Amino acid sequence: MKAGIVGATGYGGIELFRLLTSHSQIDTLTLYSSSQAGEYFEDIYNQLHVEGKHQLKDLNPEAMKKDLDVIFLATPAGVSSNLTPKLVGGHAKVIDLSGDLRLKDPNTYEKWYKKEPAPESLLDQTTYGLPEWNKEAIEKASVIANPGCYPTAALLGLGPVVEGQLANPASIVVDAKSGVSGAGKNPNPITHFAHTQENFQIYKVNKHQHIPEVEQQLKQWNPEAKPITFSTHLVPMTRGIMATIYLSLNEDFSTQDLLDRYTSYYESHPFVRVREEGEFPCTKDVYGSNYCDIGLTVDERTRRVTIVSVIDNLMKGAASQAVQNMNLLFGYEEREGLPLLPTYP
Ligand SMILES: NC(=O)C1=CN([C@@H]2O[C@H](COP(=O)(O)OP(=O)(O)OC[C@H]3O[C@@H](n4cnc5c(N)ncnc54)[C@H](OP(=O)(O)O)[C@@H]3O)[C@@H](O)[C@H]2O)C=CC1
Ligand SMILES: CC(=O)N[C@@H](CCC(=O)OP(=O)(O)O)C(=O)O
Repeated sequence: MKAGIVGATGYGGIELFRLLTSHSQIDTLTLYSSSQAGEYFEDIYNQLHVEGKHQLKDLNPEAMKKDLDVIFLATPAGVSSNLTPKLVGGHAKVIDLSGDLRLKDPNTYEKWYKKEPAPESLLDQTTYGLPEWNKEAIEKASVIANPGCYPTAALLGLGPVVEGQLANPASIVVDAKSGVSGAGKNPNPITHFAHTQENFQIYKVNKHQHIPEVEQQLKQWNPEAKPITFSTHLVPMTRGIMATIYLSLNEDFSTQDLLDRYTSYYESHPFVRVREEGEFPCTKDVYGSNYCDIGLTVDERTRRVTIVSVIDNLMKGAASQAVQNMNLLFGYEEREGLPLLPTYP
């Protein structure tokens, strides 16, 4: 199979390169760059040189949609909304890692991303690629919107309790923290080492672009879903997201009752691991892997549940989830090409 990566020189693109070069079904990998075409990927990232070299190509949508089987877009917001319309309607399937195609309502996109939305017809034909909840639609799709990093952690943690209508929809609070690679490869004053190291900061308070993405999926699960409180923090580490979720339950469930529901739902989903009572995951448990690890407990005094969900933002939050989606799109084994063990320590 022939795959292409647009934005290959960015953090998400590099992880895609790492995964796709060892994927048994990929014969040819073409890398595209808007700023470094002509250069060799392995000359920029010497540590990624195995055999042969990949020359970065200029984008040529007409040829790409004809010659490639799958195209990954690992580009900043605002690129895919323009580019994807030129890539669809041919042979290639498209998997977009940016936020451009995730929100079904173009006005919502414009409001939260402050950018021109993608054409509505494209949004209509795009499938939200959260494999644990949308597998059948993904298998039939031609354009996939890969979920955002925070939404992946939050939604996998919320799914069983919201879809099961067990939570008071107005009570949901998501308190999320991310490593700095979530902000991409270009540093800015907020992500600069001197500012981030030994620091802990909240950002985009009540304005984060992932809020409508989470709410859109919650509404799918429960039409009574309400706006959520969703806070994001930058942690002085390279990778990892921890979403700590608080909500009130409608009924008296014990921790074990809820864990049984989570375990039973995720039993057939190899990349979600639910901890036993009293155990909570940390970000190193999933480092470099496609896992989402979940732990939870019910506070019998407050009747609130605390759910902890961790992922690697560049993996399950971006590149490896995109490869999981590719596996489903093309009928490969869901785990093909994905590391089955995290990197530790
Ligand atoms: N980092 C993360 O943890 C996550 C990121 N995402 C999303 O995935 C996408 C990629 O993120 P990430 O890899 O971190 O970002 P980076 O900033 O690290 O890389 C983005 C790449 O996109 C390319 N690019 C920039 N402008 C353009 C353009 N106008 N046209 C085509 N290509 C362009 C650049 O490569 P070149 O100059 O070579 O073209 C750049 O290397 C973003 O939309 C991000 O929000 C989603 C989930 C998690
Ligand atoms: C740490 C950090 O800055 N993370 C980024 C994640 C951006 C991202 O993944 O954006 P889209 O999913 O919308 O493309 C942020 O919070 O904006």
